[in-house]
Amino acid sequence: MMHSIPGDAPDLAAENQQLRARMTYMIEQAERNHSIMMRHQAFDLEIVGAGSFPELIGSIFRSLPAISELDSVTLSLIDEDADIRTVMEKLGVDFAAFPDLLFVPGTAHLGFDLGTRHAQSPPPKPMLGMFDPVRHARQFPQPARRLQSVAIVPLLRNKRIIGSLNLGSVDPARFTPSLGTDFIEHMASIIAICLENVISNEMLKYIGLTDSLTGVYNRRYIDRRLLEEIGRARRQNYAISFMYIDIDHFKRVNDTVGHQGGDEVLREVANRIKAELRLSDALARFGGEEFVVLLIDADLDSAAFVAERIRASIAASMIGLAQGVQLSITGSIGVACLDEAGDGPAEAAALQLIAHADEALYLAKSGGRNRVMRFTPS
Ligand SMILES: Nc1nc2c(ncn2[C@@H]2O[C@H](COP(=O)(O)OP(=O)(O)OP(=O)(O)O)[C@@H](O)[C@H]2O)c(=O)[nH]1
Repeated sequence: MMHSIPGDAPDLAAENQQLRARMTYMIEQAERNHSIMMRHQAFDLEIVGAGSFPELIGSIFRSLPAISELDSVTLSLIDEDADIRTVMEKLGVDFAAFPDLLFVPGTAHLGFDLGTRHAQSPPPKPMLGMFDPVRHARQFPQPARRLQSVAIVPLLRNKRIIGSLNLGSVDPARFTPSLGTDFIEHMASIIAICLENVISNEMLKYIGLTDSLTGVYNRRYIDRRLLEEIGRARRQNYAISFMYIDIDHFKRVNDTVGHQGGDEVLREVANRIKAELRLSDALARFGGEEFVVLLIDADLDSAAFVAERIRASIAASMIGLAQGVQLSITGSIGVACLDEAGDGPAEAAALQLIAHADEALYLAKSGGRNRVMRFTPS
């Protein structure tokens, strides 16, 4: 039998309804948090799996604003001597595609209040608060319209600051100084690990493709690039040319000024060659005193013209060495052009192009050195 207590029933019903509403709200919140967590987990997996610097940066700028409902996301990276930027550019990263990637020369440019820091100082904490167009101009050079609150989160690797992740929202209550920062610190720590990882991988890639003495590319790079360029030249129907440059009587140089002096000559010759080339051309040292140049969209005539400029520049003025000696240097150059639109394997075409330039170089040497010779099929 049911006992009804008149008067209490409406209270109970109201309480019940209140509890139900609260429950629904909590379930909704839990579902929302779960979905945020899942999106962040997917984001973590995406950035951990990024295979290159542009892939990682692209993922951060594409996915983070969406999953975290942010209106501005930028990244400041410390790049003291512009090494990161230079290497990435050499590896073909197009920075124009990442206007929100900012390079700064040092920690002081990140905007954290670092005071007098020493090795034991705790790492700086994220700075949360109202957006100030003047104070935050460096972090948000192109802020979203009506940006209201921001979080400047340090990117730390082993307590070392490598940059900052800069988050902005049009919601003034999104980032307030009283807000807990565990979540964004966690996110920043994963981003920092991924960044350090791809940057060192790209640096290794770069070191593996360059010649440590002169800083120009090495044979591995040219072998790889030549195959790519032969494919492209055939598809787009333009000519590519190849140049073999060999310093004359280099053995004598080493014998007179020593190996170190010889190394200085190699560096200077590399610089002189580089100065005559276009950005799209690739210069490499093939070992010893031999350099090669791959010229894109250049027929035999234009390649021979550039070769003549290089020859003249090497011979033009004496090279001054650290030991105070001045040396007169000349070089011999062989030039060849890729046979028009062949369709055999690119590997065979590459080997043939190199061999033809080498043959032309031999003619230049046997013809008296300090000259340019072209390969012409006999
Ligand atoms: N300093 C220096 N010398 C090198 C390096 N690699 C190779 N060599 C030297 O380059 C010289 C190459 O000499 P050769 O190939 O005989 O030719 P060359 O004396 O230049 O004479 P031609 O090419 O016939 O004009 C050798 O003495 C090598 O020891 C290097 O990395 N640094």
